[in-house]
Amino acid sequence: MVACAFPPRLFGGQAKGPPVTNIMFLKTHKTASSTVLNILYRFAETHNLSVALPAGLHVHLGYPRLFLARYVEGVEGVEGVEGVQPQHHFNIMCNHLRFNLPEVQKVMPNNTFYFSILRNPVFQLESSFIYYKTYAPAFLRAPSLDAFLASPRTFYNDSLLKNVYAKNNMWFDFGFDPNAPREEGYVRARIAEVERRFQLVLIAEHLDESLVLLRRRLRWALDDVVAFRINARSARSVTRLTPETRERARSWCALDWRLYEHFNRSLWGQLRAELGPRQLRGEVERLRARRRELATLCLQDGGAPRNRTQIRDPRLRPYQSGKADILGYNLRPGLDNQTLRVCQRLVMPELQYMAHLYALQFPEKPRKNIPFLGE
Ligand SMILES: Nc1ncnc2c1ncn2[C@@H]1O[C@H](COP(=O)(O)OS(=O)(=O)O)[C@@H](OP(=O)(O)O)[C@H]1O
Repeated sequence: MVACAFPPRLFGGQAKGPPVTNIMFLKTHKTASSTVLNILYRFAETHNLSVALPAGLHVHLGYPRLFLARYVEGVEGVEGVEGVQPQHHFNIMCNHLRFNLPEVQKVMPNNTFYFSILRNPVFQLESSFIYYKTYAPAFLRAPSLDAFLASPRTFYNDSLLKNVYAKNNMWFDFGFDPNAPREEGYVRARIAEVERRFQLVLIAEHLDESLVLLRRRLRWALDDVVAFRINARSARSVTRLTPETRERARSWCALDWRLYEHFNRSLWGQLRAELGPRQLRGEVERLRARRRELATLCLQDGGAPRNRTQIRDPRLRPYQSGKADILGYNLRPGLDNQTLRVCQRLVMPELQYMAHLYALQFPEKPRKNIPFLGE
């Protein structure tokens, strides 16, 4: 008998209670958030859960404007009628948006689990600089990140909305002012606000440890949180930063730095309190072993990520932006249908997966158009 590649690992070894299915993930920018989104999309599809997807042909939920409920497909029309609230009928919300709690609460149930992700602001900014090089005016005019950080005020105009990627972008995503002075009382109050609302904040540098904790909190199966790295750049589009540039980035994005430092400490505090070092090592190793197993099963060339010209199936080619060379995967040829289905979803780029879920959820609506697929 051939062993099944996807044995039912339903919720084994987890705390008691049903899996959590009402979830809001604040998808911050350039923080490994597309890898987390892939986890959420797969869970939603497998369990037939509804996702609060961007309305019409949009690909995010109104970003960089503050989120409004009417940006979600299926809630427009209800809003604005006095005394009538949009129905609480979405299980999962995870597309890019600028956080605005009262509006999120209009479309998500009261018992929603809120979580997000942060990355070291130095590397987050370096990634943003390349990815938004041709989009954010502050980056467009700067010859390099070194030059930008040596004299940011030469390039950065805080009244241009497209510059949100250029300063304290994660702070902005949480709904706060990225240009606010770093005044201690203000910073602490905002961090406390995040702490009150978000049950968990993952850290990109420790994603596997973060996912171990996420899985416990959500009471999910191991396979539910196993993911490949999505939206990574090729090594040649990553810039090595000098110690001086790193220091300048920390100071330019001081609000992000405070947020990151706080939640990095808090993640490790929670891990220590809930698992202890041996158990954590064991769980991280189990996650990595399963990822290796799935990479061997699904991916060609031992799982090496490929650039867009090397990816044979156009539906698996990731969106490209700025000066970034965004990588994806080729699947092993000859996979049986069940395996192919699972493997495709593990490597499906964000836009394609969103369009796929949209078509499933709203079959009567015109399909979301992914223009670069037709190139
Ligand atoms: N598993 C894991 N661990 C650590 N880092 C990871 C992981 N998955 C993705 N990444 C890195 O996250 C960057 C992409 O972030 P996002 O997906 O949030 O970008 S986006 O805002 O949705 O465009 C991108 O960073 P850069 O390569 O520096 O650009 C990815 O490499």
